[in-house]
Amino acid sequence: MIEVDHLTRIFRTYKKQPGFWGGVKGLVKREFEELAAANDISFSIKEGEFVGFLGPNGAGKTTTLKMLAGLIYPTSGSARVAGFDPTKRENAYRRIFALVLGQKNQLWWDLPAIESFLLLRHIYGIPAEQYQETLDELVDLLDVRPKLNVMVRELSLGERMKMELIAALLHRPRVLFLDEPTIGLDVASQRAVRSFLRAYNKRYKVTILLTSHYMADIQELCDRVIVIHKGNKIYDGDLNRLETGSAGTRQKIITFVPDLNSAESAGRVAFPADWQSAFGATTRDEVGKFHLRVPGPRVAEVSQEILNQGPVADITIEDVPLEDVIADLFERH
Ligand SMILES: Nc1ncnc2c1ncn2[C@@H]1O[C@H](COP(=O)(O)OP(=O)(O)OP(=O)(O)O)[C@@H](O)[C@H]1O
Repeated sequence: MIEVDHLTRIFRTYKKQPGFWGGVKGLVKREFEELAAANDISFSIKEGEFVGFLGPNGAGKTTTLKMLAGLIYPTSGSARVAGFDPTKRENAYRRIFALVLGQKNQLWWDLPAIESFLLLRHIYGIPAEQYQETLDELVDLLDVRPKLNVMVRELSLGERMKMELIAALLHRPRVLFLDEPTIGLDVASQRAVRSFLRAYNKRYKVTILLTSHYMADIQELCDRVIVIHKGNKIYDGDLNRLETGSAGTRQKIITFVPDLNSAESAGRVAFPADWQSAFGATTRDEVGKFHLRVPGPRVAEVSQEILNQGPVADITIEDVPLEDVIADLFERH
């Protein structure tokens, strides 16, 4: 459904020197800086896949999505979405995809959302019956019926985002580019948007490329992730494989708090320094908790060893957060 072939976008920006004289100098001699926001990116996505598109701020995610939506042109390389070349901006292509930018509005601020929906109905030429059926379904799935006639500027961020999603889906696109659709939403709204997207993807086999800085979005929705860093693709594959690494075992974090007040530990002069010598890679945070990263199969043995070292007030075992797995990946690149 999506074929991206060596897609590159170079931005050339004028480097203005500071101050008034800097501005005057710029009139005579301009210095430019070139930045490859997307550099030789290739991937392909099958129909119905729900793929996470990850990268730190400025990695080039939005630039890539904008190229796929035909909003900006690539410097080199090409893309095809459902057989269309996005740079041609054909109407037939506009009818089959939608781009949702969590940070931008497509709805009119001073109108109720329903008015914007009606306008979109005319823009896309959606037959009245199909429009009503789609609208009813989306409104019920997102639970926003009582808010349809409220001015968009009076909606909460979560309600507005739900309306933006409805606006994007009214014409039943086959491909959906979502750029941080849950940004700034509270936990309950994030969950609502996530479960909506999951159900929608399953029901209609819509192909979705999603960027989000919330790893919960990615973990709940995407089996596959593409990671980019400074414009370059650095990972493309199963989320699971990313989390387990090449060793194939998920790392765990054991967090424990030595019980300094217990009678048993009272006589230990080096306590808690001997904890550190026993587990070299342990880090200790500001509240005195020790954190230890170990491969999954060694968790039982290491936990036992911790308990053997001395009394423990608390101990927990968790997966390494996806944020940390990805931060490690960026560090390696
Ligand atoms: N129109 C533009 N002109 C010049 N530079 C640009 C332009 N648009 C984006 N950039 C630069 O390209 C790089 C990639 O930006 P992009 O918005 O694609 O990043 P992103 O991965 O979406 O980041 P974020 O997670 O912060 O949204 C950034 O360094 C940005 O400053």
